[in-house]
Amino acid sequence: QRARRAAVANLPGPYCFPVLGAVQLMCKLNPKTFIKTSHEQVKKLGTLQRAWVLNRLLIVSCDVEFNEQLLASQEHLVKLPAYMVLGQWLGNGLLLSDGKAWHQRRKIITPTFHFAILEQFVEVFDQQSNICVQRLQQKADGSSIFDVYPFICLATLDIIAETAMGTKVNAQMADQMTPYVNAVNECTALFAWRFMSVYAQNELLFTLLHPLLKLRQSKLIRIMHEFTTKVIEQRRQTLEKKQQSEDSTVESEQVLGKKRRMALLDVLLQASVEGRPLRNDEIREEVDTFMFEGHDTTTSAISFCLWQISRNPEVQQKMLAEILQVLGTDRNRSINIRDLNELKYMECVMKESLRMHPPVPVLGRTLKNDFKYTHSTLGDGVIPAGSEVIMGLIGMHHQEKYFPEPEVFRPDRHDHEERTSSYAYVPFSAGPRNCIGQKFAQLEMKMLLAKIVREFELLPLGEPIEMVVNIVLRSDNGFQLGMRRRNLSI
Ligand code: HEM
Repeated sequence: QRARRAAVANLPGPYCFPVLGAVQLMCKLNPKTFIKTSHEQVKKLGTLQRAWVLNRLLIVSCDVEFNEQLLASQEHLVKLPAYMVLGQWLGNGLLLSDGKAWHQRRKIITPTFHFAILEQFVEVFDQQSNICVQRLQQKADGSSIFDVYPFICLATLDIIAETAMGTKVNAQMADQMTPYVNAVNECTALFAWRFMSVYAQNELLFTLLHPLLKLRQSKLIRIMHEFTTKVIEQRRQTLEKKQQSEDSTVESEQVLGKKRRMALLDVLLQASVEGRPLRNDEIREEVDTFMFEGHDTTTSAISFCLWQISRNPEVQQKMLAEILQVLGTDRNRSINIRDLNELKYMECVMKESLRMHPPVPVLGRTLKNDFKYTHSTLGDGVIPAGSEVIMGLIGMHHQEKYFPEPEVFRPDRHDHEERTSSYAYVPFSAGPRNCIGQKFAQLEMKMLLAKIVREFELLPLGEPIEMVVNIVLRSDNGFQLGMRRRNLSI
């Protein structure tokens, strides 16, 4: 303990009581105060700090130099214990695993996001975005104030289910939530609460203090696991039938329907580790990970972006001009990946929204070995093994040094990116554990934004957003705005 204290003596930090540590700060932190309190701490003590909580050494950093070295490292890839609240659902999937298991899976999964596969997914984005636009019509009277989040949430759920599993869950069309869709939504909300609660992160304390919630959690996880297992089994059988067929083209058309799209699951079914195919439970972990990572994150990203567009009419006008120029006014023409790649101004708008409101606002690593860093002002140092490092992406994105007037929504700043360090802007993280679904997410965002902005004028109605950290960043009072249908013939 003494050696650990000495190692970080060069770093500033809040007052730490003997034995207990920085309890006064911990008591202040909750999902709603997290952003404000962290911001105040940075102002007071700087971008790199240490804090003790009991015998845990926490390093809290929104220091670009420091985070760059840690994120780029091939050695420090183990996640924080807090992530393990998701363990029962996601198992050893890509988000939570480390070591050899993570390396093997990452190698297998990387090709699933290949351009040719993404190109097919864009068809799903297109169809599901049409449904989303249809559902939004009911609100587009020019005066109603509503929260756009639930609409986007169901659209992204439909998209991720169809692309990850090759199965439609029809979340947008159903009058009632299916048990699976309901379980995904309820479980992510439950995990969000546990993630931010110091005691409920611990499985034992959670079980002892909230036995009914624990039972509910187990039931929801069982529903989700049963659903994904069934989909995987069916898909495996279909694939085996296809492989047995002599005339694969004719046969596959009969078995799978005329137009068969590859799902992320298919790539996993055909993959092998050390000469053996992946087992169903291993595949399930990855499919569940996509369902979690690819749903809440994109919902928040799109909702924040729509809210910002509604509050910045000149940005909206510029976006609309580009959309009409690239996509035209024909609602029946499907939008493809090449169209989306041409929406350059929209890219700047998305980037600016992801800068101000990164859906994953903080990341964490547990150091298994000492981490040596160099720093231009703090000098060289070592963070001892066993420390937990919390990297504030949102804190980096709001630094005046890299983003002048950081609280102003200004998409043009991404026109010519001239930042000294590209690590100052990392909404998808960076380095070996960066987001594997980045390209997927960007295309999905573009499709939904393009269709919504082309169809509706977004109006600045309702209350401002109030950022809250629930694993992903959300708004506590929703994403309130208004909509008015555009006259596209003009
Ligand atoms: C705007 C949307 C998204 C954002 C902002 C985002 C952001 C991130 C970030 C910051 C990480 C690093 C997490 C960490 O180190 O703890 C991550 C990891 C990951 N993301 Fe995303 N993500 C998005 C969408 C997606 C989508 C659509 C998918 C899948 C279809 C996906 C799959 C994953 C996976 C599997 C990992 C773990 C990668 C690994 O550890 O090797 N993400 N994401």
